[in-house]
Amino acid sequence: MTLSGFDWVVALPKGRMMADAYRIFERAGYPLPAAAGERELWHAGEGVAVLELRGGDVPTYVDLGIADVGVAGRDVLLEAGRELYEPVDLGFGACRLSLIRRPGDEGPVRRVASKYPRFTQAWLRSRGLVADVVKLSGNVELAVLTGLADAVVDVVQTGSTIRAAGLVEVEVLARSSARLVVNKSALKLKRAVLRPLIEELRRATRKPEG
Ligand SMILES: Nc1ncnc2c1ncn2[C@@H]1O[C@H](COP(=O)(O)OP(=O)(O)OP(=O)(O)O)[C@@H](O)[C@H]1O
Ligand SMILES: O=P(O)(O)OC[C@H]1O[C@H](OP(=O)(O)OP(=O)(O)O)[C@H](O)[C@@H]1O
Repeated sequence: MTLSGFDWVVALPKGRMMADAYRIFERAGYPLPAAAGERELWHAGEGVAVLELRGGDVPTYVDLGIADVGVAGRDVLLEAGRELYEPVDLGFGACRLSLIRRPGDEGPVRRVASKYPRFTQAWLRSRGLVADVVKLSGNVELAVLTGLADAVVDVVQTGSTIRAAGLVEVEVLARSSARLVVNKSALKLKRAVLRPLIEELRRATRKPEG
């Protein structure tokens, strides 16, 4: 495959944010080609190529310049720690990264499990706390329930997962929503394409007055 023939390349997360991402580009006047088959990894439209990725891989593709722009949750961007231009809050995918414990557990945190180990480590450091951070890949609430860790840092949206597990949200560490991210050199080299795109996405996400 070659991407050099396209005016711009966009990296989209293929999970829960995918449908909203397509919708916002469409509303901005940039309808993206949809996948023809379920296992299609990328697809081409007029002047644009769409890469379908795991959410956590979007910052990597944009930072390394394979994609010019991408859509990623702020939670993912905080974890990735890459230098990306983040010009538009797209307004969907709202959630928070929170510290979760057993009810009544108030002693010092000694071991924290998370899908967000870098973010968790940075937060601990910013508080002057020292604890082991264990990276897990999913269902992290189980880590507290089984005693693997005495706290977890995880995404909370409705709160039903932690409620069902009998756990409590002790503190909100960061708030997240979907962001447009842009490769900094692409912004200069493809200015004529990317500036209007950013402007239209801003307009499309702006809340109506009143
Ligand atoms: N309840 C939730 N659980 C997980 N992520 C959520 C939730 N609510 C909003 N989000 C946002 O959605 C993003 C995940 O969207 P994505 O489209 O990548 O889904 P995914 O494919 O399920 O994720 P992954 O690639 O990690 O499996 C998160 O990074 C977060 O910003
Ligand atoms: O507050 P809530 O609305 O319950 O949402 C939060 C839960 O949703 C996500 O899990 P998901 O079901 O996506 O599975 P995952 O652990 O594989 O990400 C996340 O990791 C939380 O466990």
